[in-house]
Amino acid sequence: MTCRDPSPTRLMEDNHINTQSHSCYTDRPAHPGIFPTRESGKSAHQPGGPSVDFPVSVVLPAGGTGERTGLQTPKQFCSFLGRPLISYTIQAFERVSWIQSIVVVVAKENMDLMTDIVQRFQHKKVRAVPGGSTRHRSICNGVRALADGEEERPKVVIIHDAVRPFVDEDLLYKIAMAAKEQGAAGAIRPLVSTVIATTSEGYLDHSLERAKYRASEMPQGFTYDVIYQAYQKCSESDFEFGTECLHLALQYCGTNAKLIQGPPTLWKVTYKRDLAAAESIIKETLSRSACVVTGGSEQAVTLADALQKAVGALNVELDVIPDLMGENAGYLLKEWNFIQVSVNRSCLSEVEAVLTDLESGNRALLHPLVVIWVHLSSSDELSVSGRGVEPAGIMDLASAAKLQNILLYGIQLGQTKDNSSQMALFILVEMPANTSSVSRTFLFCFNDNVKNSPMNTINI
Ligand SMILES: Nc1ccn([C@@H]2O[C@H](COP(=O)(O)OP(=O)(O)OP(=O)(O)O)[C@@H](O)[C@H]2O)c(=O)n1
Ligand SMILES: O=C(CO)[C@H](O)[C@H](O)COP(=O)(O)O
Repeated sequence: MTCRDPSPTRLMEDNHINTQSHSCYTDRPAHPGIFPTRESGKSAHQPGGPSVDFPVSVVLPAGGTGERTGLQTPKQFCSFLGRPLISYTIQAFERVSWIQSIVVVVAKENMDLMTDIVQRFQHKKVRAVPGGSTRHRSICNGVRALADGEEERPKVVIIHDAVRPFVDEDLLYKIAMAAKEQGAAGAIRPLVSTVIATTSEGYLDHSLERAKYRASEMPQGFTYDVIYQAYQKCSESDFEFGTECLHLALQYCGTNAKLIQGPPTLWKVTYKRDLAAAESIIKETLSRSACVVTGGSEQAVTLADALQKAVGALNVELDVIPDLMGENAGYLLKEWNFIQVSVNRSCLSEVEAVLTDLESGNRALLHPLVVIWVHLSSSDELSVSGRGVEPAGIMDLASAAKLQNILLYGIQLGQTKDNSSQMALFILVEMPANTSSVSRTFLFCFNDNVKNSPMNTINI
């Protein structure tokens, strides 16, 4: 993470949260069970399934100073892997096809910075407007700006704190549909602590029955008319001290919001430690899939099959393709990790071609990409130089790729003479200097005949 302050301590591995899995939607407290929870295993919005046939726009309040982090840089502008937090949040909305536009509300002094972020990270649906002195004032500015935009006035407005970067399409879909139906809808989470009321002298007055209450989170959705009217009618005190848009809809429009339980990853980055948590989730997400390019050779396909079996037990997806030509070129856009398996002597040209494609597509603009070149060499090849292909070539390539934010690693696997089916790891060429900024795990499954060691995990 990059801010004008020392980095927070990295979180322990077991604090990592799986942003894809929704198995935690229904964690405690469940009693007394009056709150709806997510139906297990069912996705409301399957790709190709029901879509949204009314205009939906988004307001992302990002006009705060992030006082509670204790950092100089407002948290929404702190960078992870070279990209500010706000850009991750924007991307989460931008990739949802049925969202027509996004208004980001920022403090006047940060308008230029925001414009620069929109350009640098090629955000397409975004417009920045100036914020207000409180969160409600900022949101209100955003809602009003939606009426002045060039696009169709939205039927539904989704409001989401810019500092909650992990929101998925499934939940957005449910919020949008419920908001259209009901006038307002919001995400909730079970409380982790009991809420108590204190006396003015600092003693316990009473405590609330935790199971009856929920934490109100974001996103929240409203029909445009409801949220617009709520802000038209609310008091100065609401603007100054209020923290809940759903409350304004209820108080000023008589709209009872539909409540929908969301995943734990909806939490708001509030303290410095939350920035560390966000960073580790971002990094973990990058590691969960890879594409193996086999070149079509029998040996490479065998290796890829073994890899695929091995990753089956892990939460990793592995696509195996012969090349990146034609329709397979789409993998260049989809994946962040490539394993290029080569068997012939002039194999560097294959990995060079992958690098050229990735570079020309500006693919490593947002995150570093990892490319692992695996050279399967024969015993003949090894016997000539003793080491197989000269490492200098791959090191030169890796140095050039590093400048483009692509981390290239080289691994050479050779068949030993005493056991023709056994493979051994010979060299690991070039560890790029900024390796520590990305933590990715790749699993290499060597031939099953390798004694006592059918699998080896390489942590990068
Ligand atoms: N005048 C404000 C204050 C807050 N926000 C935004 O509202 C969201 C949630 O608010 P919060 O977590 O309280 O952010 P800050 O106000 O920046 O944090 P702090 O209270 O610690 O200063 C953030 O995206 C924040 O940028 C805003 O748009 N305008
Ligand atoms: O959860 C929320 C609304 O339900 C808001 O994110 C929360 O109220 C913002 O409050 P604060 O600005 O004090 O962090």
